[in-house]
Amino acid sequence: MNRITKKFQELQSKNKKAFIGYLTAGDPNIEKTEEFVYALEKGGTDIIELGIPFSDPLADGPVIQDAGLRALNAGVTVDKIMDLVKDIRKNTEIPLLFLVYYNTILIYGKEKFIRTCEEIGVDGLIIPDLPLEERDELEKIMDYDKLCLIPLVAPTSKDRIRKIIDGCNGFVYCVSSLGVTGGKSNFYSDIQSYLQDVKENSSLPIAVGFGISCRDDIKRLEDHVDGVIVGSAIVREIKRSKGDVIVLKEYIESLTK
Ligand SMILES: O=P(O)(O)OC[C@@H](O)[C@@H](O)c1c[nH]c2ccccc12
Repeated sequence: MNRITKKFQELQSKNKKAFIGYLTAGDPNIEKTEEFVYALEKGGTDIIELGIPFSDPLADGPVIQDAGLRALNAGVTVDKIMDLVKDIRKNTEIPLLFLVYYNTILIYGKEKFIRTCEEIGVDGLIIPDLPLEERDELEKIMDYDKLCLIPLVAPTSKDRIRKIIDGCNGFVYCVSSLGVTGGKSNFYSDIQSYLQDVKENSSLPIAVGFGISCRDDIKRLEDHVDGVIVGSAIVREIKRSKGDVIVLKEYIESLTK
């Protein structure tokens, strides 16, 4: 069974919610990212989302855009990120996701990208700009026991929710608010009924992300979902503390405990 599915089952049996933490791979460099992964895990993160920096990151807000630029300037490449995952897999079985733009996959080669992810132990992909038509093709070449395709739904998805989720697995990523990542907890006003709607349309666990940056935000949302996703707040904290892993671990604890 896929590590993501297994993790959600494990947490659900203990009546717990998943804490999903995002890191931009290569910010400020690849070696540091490896240390951050372990710090996130020690702090109580259940699933890690690694962002692959891309020059035209249309859904990223300023904090994650800047992190991507720092990583690109430090010379990160997809191959280096694949090597990073190989190293991480020597030390932990924590579920790992890539947040990756479709262009990156096309440039690397679709088949090669998927096979490499499966081989090295990446557990899922979130592809924010994946057109629905292209998705069928990816689904065909992905082995869902190894690699999940995580669908993204937004408050505007409405009648299309079922169609978007259909054929995906792992969990459903529910975008909490409109716009880019890193907003200031100005969640979609009718968020509860929106999340309820997604739940009713899916047999997969659901997780909510975008604009979650403190314990209060998490408390407000966690009763309605199986997991929460925090990105910009973590990336910001890493920059603020100049990459101090002990500070990072404690920061994650303040969100998870
Ligand atoms: O940064 P926030 O507001 O905490 O949201 C999570 C988000 O950063 C992460 O999941 C993410 C980074 N880049 C993305 C692009 C699209 C969707 C999601 C993402």
